Amino acid sequence: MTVSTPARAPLEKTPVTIVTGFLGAGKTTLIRHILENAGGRRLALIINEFGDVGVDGEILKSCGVESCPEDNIVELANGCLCCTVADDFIPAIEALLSRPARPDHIIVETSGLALPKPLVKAFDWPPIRSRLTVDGVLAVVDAAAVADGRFADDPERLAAQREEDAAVDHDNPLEEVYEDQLLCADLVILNKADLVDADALSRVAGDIRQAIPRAVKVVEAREGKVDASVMLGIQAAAEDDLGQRPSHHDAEEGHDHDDFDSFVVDLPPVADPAALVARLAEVAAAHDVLRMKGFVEVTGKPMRLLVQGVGQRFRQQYDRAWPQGEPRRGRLVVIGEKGLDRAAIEAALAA
Ligand SMILES: Nc1nc2c(ncn2[C@@H]2O[C@H](COP(=O)(O)OP(=O)(O)OP(=O)(O)O)[C@@H](O)[C@H]2O)c(=O)[nH]1
Repeated sequence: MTVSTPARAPLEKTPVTIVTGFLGAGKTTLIRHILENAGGRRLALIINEFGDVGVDGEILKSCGVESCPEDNIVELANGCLCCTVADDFIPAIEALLSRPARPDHIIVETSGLALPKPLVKAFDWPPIRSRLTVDGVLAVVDAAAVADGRFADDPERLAAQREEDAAVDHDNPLEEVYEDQLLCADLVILNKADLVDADALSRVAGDIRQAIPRAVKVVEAREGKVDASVMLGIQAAAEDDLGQRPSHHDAEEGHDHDDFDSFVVDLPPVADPAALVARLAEVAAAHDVLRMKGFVEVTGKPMRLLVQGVGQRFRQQYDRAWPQGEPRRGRLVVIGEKGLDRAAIEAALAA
């Protein structure tokens, strides 16, 4: 798959693609696909991740593709991009623009809990809009999670909560983040099509189209494999039509991530990775964990094991040798809704 690179005049604005999508939807997988099919474009990446283990940056740096050398990958681990736009994001993008070899296209991976709109707004600031434009906002959706009702209110759970407290607040924080991401999108990538049947897929696609008040294309994908020429070069100039991109947080100055908890668990070396993953899946089910990811040391193996969990669905692979001179340290980021029982999860994983 090749994409032709249009010649660019020196003063032309640099296009930026914002990749949004809930925790574990497949953003990093999709960006990796773009890097491998960049069609001669010189790319730069800004990656913002929740939790400080830096898994996404490691995965993308290990691609080693010519289109995006490691130096062009900037990781912003501090908090959520939507809340640190001025402090972190603007300086990072300024630094990329001042490189001797200016990137042809910049891709921003937001964290799975970030709202994209505050980020798009930053591109409307005069010093930024004169040099950059938001080529498009791509929203990656986990088709299986939506089909399972992950983002809809669970009526039974709500009724049980109401029985305990009649005044219970029924806002669903997952639904809010998911909807905000869809409402800001120029293109929706309905990923993980392999995990659902055709009926469920078309139902989810229909619901997404209904949820967005503009005509937005929805494309199905497996492993983020969408033609790069569909994802890059949309020319949406999203900063010019913020009014068309409603958000649950339009009335607020900022927003916080109090609805979610995240922490890092240290893991001792394991002898049996399959048993570990089975235990992780049990813990994820018992505590309704949204996302787990990190690196694990397997006894006797020179390579580290990359473990990724989205809900109770896990994947693991040896990704590369532990960096020389650094301690081998098994660490997993655990993310869930507020109230996650850290002590119980740590105890279960230490058992
Ligand atoms: N079955 C299936 N799994 C997928 C697909 N795309 C990605 N995955 C897996 O889903 C998990 C999460 O993928 P990522 O690309 O890391 O998702 P992400 O959106 O970057 O995750 P966060 O940055 O943590 O929010 C990984 O284990 C991927 O291998 C797909 O199309 N089908």
